[in-house]
Amino acid sequence: MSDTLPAPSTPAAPERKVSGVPIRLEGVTKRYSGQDRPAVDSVSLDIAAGETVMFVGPSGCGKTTLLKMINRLIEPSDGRIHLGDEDVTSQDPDQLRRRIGYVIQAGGLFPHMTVGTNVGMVPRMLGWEKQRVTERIDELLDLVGLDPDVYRDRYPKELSGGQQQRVGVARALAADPPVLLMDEPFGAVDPITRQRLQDELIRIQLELGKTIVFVTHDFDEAVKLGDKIVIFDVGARIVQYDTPEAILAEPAEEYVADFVGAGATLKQLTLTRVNSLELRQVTTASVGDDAAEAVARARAAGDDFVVVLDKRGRPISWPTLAEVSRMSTVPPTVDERLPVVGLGATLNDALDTMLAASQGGVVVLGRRDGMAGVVSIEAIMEAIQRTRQETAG
Ligand SMILES: Nc1ncnc2c1ncn2[C@@H]1O[C@H](COP(=O)(O)OP(=O)(O)OP(=O)(O)O)[C@@H](O)[C@H]1O
Repeated sequence: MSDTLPAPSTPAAPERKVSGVPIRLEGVTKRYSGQDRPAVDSVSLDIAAGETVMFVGPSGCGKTTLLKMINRLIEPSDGRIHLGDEDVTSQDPDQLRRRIGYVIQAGGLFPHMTVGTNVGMVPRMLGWEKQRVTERIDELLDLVGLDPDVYRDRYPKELSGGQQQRVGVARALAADPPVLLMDEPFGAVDPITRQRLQDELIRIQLELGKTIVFVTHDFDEAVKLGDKIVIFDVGARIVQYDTPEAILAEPAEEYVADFVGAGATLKQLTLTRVNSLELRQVTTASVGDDAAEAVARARAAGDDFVVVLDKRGRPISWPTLAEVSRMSTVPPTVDERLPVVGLGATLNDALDTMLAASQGGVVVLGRRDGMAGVVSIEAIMEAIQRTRQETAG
């Protein structure tokens, strides 16, 4: 169909791995019985392989209905849906859903099954060998930042909300589907956990390059996570489909400008990520290292604290040199309030995290939660100044 809204081109996208497939919607419509107007009225949309596309719009505009038609949890009344080269509109929905991961709020885990059983469900249904399922469970828990030995045999109620959500993502990825649908997945967790989960998703997506369609109520979340954003109005009418940068710079209609909000200039900060700043490299020490030696190294480097790494290389605390000097070896104490963000975190996220922890800096996590460096509040303030000058000029 020639009037399908094409996927806008991404400006100078860095080379990324792509394991997803394109999604093409043609005239997709849903009429619920007893309603005068269709909930989704002839939507045509192209989503490029490996991109994250965010659906935003007012409550009741049809976002969830449209999302659920992609994996046919809701049957379209009209229109066609293609995954890659394949028209899947009349494919068996059960078959289809094995190729499309689905993540909902609070993870949607089965409470009577362990974490491992939840994650391994689809591979088992697909008839994978037991050994392969077991290996896949551990690989995925590791991918979403949960130690398999600690979490594999727990039940969902023994996990925090954020951990349940991570398991939900692991489960959706289990059979390596090319497409991931996410319906307000991070809506039920506190702001700091939400930010961590967003960072994790950015990291995972850089590694995997799935095609992700993500419904959210939070425009900042859309700006942060989306390669593209679709702004819908009633009946899932597409008002604008573009990159976050383009939508912020040039809202298509007054309606979009209202939706984006008055703080559009400030929202540009949501577009600036921690990985665009120069991270400070600080002295690290491993649990059990000689404390005096760690202190000497830190002094020589001009640091007044040491970042302590656990046996997997993940930061667990950042004691001052005075604190370390009182010990003989570097202690295994985990500082629950250690402010950490991922490389994909925005400057807003980093500031929020510092404020929540009453600290003047954050530890930045890189691949598999290892340390990438430290960002201070001063570095963020400088970046904010620069952004403001650029936006004003
Ligand atoms: N099962 C159903 N039967 C009848 N009408 C429905 C059904 N599900 C949704 N609707 C209606 O279809 C419209 C779109 O609903 P949908 O849940 O897709 O919107 P949404 O944009 O996802 O909303 P929200 O942001 O509040 O989740 C709404 O008017 C809703 O009342």
